[in-house]
Amino acid sequence: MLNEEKLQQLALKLFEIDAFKFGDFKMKVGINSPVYFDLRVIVSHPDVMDTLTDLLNEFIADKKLSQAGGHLCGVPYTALPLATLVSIKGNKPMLIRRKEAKKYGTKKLIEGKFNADDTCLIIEDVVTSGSSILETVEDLRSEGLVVTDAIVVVDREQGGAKNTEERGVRMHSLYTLSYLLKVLLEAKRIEESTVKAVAKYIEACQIRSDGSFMHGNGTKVVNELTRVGMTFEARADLAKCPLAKDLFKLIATKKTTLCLAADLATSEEILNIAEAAGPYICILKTHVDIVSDFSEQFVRSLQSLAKKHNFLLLEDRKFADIGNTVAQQYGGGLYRIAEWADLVTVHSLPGQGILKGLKATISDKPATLRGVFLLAEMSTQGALTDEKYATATMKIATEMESDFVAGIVCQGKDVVTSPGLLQLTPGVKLEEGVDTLGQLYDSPERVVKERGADICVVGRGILNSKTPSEMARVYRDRLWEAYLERVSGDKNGSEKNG
Ligand SMILES: O=c1ccn([C@@H]2O[C@H](COP(=O)(O)O)[C@@H](O)[C@H]2O)c(=O)[nH]1
Repeated sequence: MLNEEKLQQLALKLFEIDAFKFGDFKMKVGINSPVYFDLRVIVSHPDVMDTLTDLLNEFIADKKLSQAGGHLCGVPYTALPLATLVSIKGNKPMLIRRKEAKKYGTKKLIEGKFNADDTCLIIEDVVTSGSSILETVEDLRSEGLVVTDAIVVVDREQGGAKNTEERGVRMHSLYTLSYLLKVLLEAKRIEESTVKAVAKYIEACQIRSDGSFMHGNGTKVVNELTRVGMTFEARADLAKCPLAKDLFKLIATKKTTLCLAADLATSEEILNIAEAAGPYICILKTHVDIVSDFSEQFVRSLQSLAKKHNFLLLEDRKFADIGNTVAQQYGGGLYRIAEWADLVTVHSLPGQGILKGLKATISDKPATLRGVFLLAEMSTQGALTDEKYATATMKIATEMESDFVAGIVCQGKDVVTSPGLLQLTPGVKLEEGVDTLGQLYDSPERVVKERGADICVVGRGILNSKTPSEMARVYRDRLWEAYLERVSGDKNGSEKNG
C-alpha cells in the first residue's frame, strides 16, 4: 500500500511549487479551464523529483506492473526525466520514443534495446483525454511491443481513463484531480467554492477519444474561477504572495478598492490627506522623490496613519534597472524604501533579475512582509507596452518569485489571468478624458467592470477636489458598487464569465 501521508505531502508540495494552479486558463483544445497543470516545473525541484520517483516505483510494485524483462517508456517530453529516474531507481530498462522518426541513419521511432513481444509500461505526467498516451502506444505497438498499462501522475478525470481503456490500455493514476482537491481543501489551501467550481467544470467537460467534447447533461462549460467573477475573499486563498493574501482580506473587510495617489510636494500635505482619506482607502501610493522635506519622522507618521486607518503603503518607484542596482535603490539611499513601503512598483523590462535583486534586499528580514506590483501596461497615450509585453510580464509574475508578486499594473481585463494576483489600474476619474500630458482617464464603473481593475488608483480626481475626504468616499462607494455588480454578474456590468 502506498504511504498516504507521503502522497498528501507531495500533493501540497506540487501546489506550492505551482505544478498546478487554479484560475482561468486557455487550454490548447480551445476552451478555458479552472485548473492548470504544468509538471515541467518539477525538474527544478530535485527533492520533488526524488519523492515522486519513489512513489511511482512503489505504485508500480503495488499494481504488480513490474513484469520481468518489461520496459518503461515516458511519453515525450515532460515524462522523459521522470521515466529516466523511475528506470534508474527501479532498475527497469527504458525505451525512448522519438516524436518524429530520424531522417537519417537508422530512422528508428523507438530507441533502446528490445525484442518483439517484449512488454512496455507507459509513464505519463498529466492526462486529459489520453491522446498523448495513445500516440506513444501506437508507435510502440508498431515496433511489435506489447503495451497494456500506463502509469500517470495526475488524471484530470476528463475521459482519459475511458479513452485509453477502449484501446486496450489500463490507466493507473497516482493522483486524480478529485483527490488533489480533497487534500488541498483539508489542508485549508483552497476554499470549498474552488472545489465545487472545478468539480462542476470537470463533470461538464468530458473529452471523447476523437477529441470532441461531451458536455455532461448538455450543460454549457462555464469556468467559475475567472478572476473577475470571483470575490476577494475567495481569491485570498489563491494568492501565492502572503502580502497579497493580507491585502485581499483588507479589501474584503474594509470594503474598499481605492488606492489614493498622494502626489503632493510636502510631508504635511501627504499626512493631511492620509488622515482625511484614510478611512476610505486600501492603499496610499507615494512618489517620495516628489516630497521636498522627506524625513524619517514623515515616514514614521505615515506608518502610524496606515496602522490607524488600516491601509498599506505603496511607493510607486517603478524600479527598472539591473538586479544589483535596484537592490541598492530599494534598501539604501535617502529614502530606504524597503524599510517602510509595504509594496513597490517594478518594471518587468529587465526580466526576472529585477525581482531577485529586490528580494535579496529584504531576505535578512523574513518577518517583514513585502510585495511588488509589476508594470505590464501604462495608462498614457502612445505607451509602448503592447500585448506581447503584457503577456511576458504575467509569465514572470506567475513563474518567478510568485511569493513576492502581489499583482500587476495594467489597463486591460485580459492581462491578469491568475485570480491570486491583483490588478492595479491607474487612469481613473469621474469624468473620462485625457490630461494635457497624455494621461488617459476612464470612469470607475468602466475601469472595474470592463477593464477588470481590482484596485483603482485615483490621484488628481481626489487631490484637486475642494473636499478630498468626501471625494474619496464617493470614489470608494462607486468602485465598490461596480465590484459587487461585477461579481454578481449584473447585466449592466460585463459578463460574469466573459
Ligand atoms: O501607468 C501608470 C502607472 C502609474 N501611474 C501613477 O498613478 C497616478 C495617477 O494619478 P492621477 O492624478 O490620477 O492621474 C500617478 O501617481 C502616476 O504616477 C499612472 O498614472 N499610470
